[in-house]
Amino acid sequence: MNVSDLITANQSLWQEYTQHRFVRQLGDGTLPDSAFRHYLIQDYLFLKHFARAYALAIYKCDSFSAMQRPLTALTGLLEHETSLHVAYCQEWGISEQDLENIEEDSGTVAYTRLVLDIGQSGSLTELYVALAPCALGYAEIGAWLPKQSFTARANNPYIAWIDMYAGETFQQLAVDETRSLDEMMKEISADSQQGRKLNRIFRDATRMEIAFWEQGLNKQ
Ligand SMILES: Cc1ncc(C[n+]2csc(CCO)c2C)c(N)n1
Repeated sequence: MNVSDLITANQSLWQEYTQHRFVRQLGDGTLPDSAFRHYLIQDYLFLKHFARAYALAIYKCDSFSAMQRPLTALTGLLEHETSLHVAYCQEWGISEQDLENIEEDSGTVAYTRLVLDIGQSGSLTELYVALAPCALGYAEIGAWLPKQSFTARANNPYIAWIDMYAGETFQQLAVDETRSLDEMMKEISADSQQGRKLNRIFRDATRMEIAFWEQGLNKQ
């Protein structure tokens, strides 16, 4: 099986995630300020737990060469994404101090702890599948939004966010992630016990991404 099988098997949920109302409102610029702020603040905590999940992936590797991939993702997250996120939050009037005093919302707890639990109790492949909807979904959103007629560039406060995920660096990251996950899953049949488990994990993580958008919208 491969990444494309996972997406196809969960097509309607996948579309609900990548074409969510939150995403469309980022595109046309009508997303309420309060919804985006709540999303940004919670995403800071999300990134922190994702860094822990990459650290767990390093721990689960049995060779130096396998450790390289989660290590690159972890350093990318610590050295680039987190500082970009802090700088971006500052533009929205959210200070680093504010970020350190956040109360974690239930959707953030559910998603991040689900991933960490799969990582602790499952295989390295299962952990990567739990992490996959994050990068693959955002890459799809980044590629999809600029092509939609409702997406506005002028006077859109969210254009920097869209450009970041539409950019070459991010798109390439998703291509690399797909390639390596395809390689890890190539011997697994989709209708084997292991294949069904991977599908369940991908589906659950995708549901958590939808809940993360909803969590933002519920704060307006
Ligand atoms: C809820 C939520 N889901 C996905 C991302 C996107 N994202 C977070 S880390 C990362 C790349 C891994 O190094 C990506 C694509 C997000 N920011 N928030």
